[in-house]
Amino acid sequence: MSSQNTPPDGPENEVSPTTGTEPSDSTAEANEPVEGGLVAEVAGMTEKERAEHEAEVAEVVAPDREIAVEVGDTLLELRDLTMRFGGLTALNSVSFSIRRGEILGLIGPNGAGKTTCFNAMTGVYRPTEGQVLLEGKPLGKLKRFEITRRGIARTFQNIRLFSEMTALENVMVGTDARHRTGVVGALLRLPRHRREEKEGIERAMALLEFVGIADRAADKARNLPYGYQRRLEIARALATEPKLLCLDEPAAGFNPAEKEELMELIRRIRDDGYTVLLIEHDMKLVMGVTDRIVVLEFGGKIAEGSPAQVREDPAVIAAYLGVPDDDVA
Ligand SMILES: Nc1ncnc2c1ncn2[C@@H]1O[C@H](COP(=O)(O)OP(=O)(O)OP(=O)(O)O)[C@@H](O)[C@H]1O
Repeated sequence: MSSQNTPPDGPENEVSPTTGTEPSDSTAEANEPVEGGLVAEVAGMTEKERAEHEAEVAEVVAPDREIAVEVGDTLLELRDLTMRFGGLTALNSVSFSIRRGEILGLIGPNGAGKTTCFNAMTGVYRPTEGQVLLEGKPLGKLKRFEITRRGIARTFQNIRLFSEMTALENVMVGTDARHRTGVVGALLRLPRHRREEKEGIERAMALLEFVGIADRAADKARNLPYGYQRRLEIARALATEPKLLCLDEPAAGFNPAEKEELMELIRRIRDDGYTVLLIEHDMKLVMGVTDRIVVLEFGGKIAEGSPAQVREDPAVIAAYLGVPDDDVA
């Protein structure tokens, strides 16, 4: 195997998958009260106050993201992307586009090449052939943290969190990716660093509230229930202010009620102005939440279209023939 084809980083919880940075020492003790300007006592609010509060949270969650393309224009393009591992062709000249403001589903039977697509887009693998373009510019040989800075964030099939850090700190790792103060500025605690730090805490708290887990902000990630950990991963990815959010099987291990809540969250993320690429095995969820779907089989694209078109496509039906309903992506 060449160095280009190395698998994702080894031990989890060591290097931030979103920023590529080393985890810093945990400074806040678990269960210590956390201060965040936006996290108010929602319970005692009137309906009007609550609506205002939610609008304020949404504004912090989705700041001005300097996206060069208009809603509906191509945000990301995969052009003839091929990925080979030795003799195995995991992706074979795959091309498709993601439009700004849409939720695009990427589905296909096990081993079809979905995660390889994510890995090739986010710099984990370097494509053997072909290109990935973000806002028309090739990602080329950019490293993972550089791709994060350019605006692609992702979550992983197997949750990757800094388990000894609090939920808030995990999200702040994501916000750190956007900071402009250098190490010297941080060490000297220059005003800009202090301002960024304060903004980082406020934004991280708003994100935790947005994904519905602000009540556990001070808990260590490892002590959070599974569903909370999945939501925390999403909050951390959003903290990098991505133009494109890639979710790799976010509903894995969820019960039907949790899947419903996740669908609602994904819609809210899109409504906040993000673009979402979703790999998911649960067909009901994929059909219910996506605007368009791309279908892979054996590393090649076999269909693309609206959920209704894809559901009726003979090639897709053939690819899934005999696969139980719950296990079809
Ligand atoms: N690092 C690697 N080295 C060798 N082969 C790999 C590597 N990564 C993926 N593959 C192979 O590439 C093919 C596509 O795998 P990939 O994980 O992208 O499929 P997938 O559609 O995401 O599947 P699943 O739904 O099971 O997660 C598989 O045959 C897999 O074994």
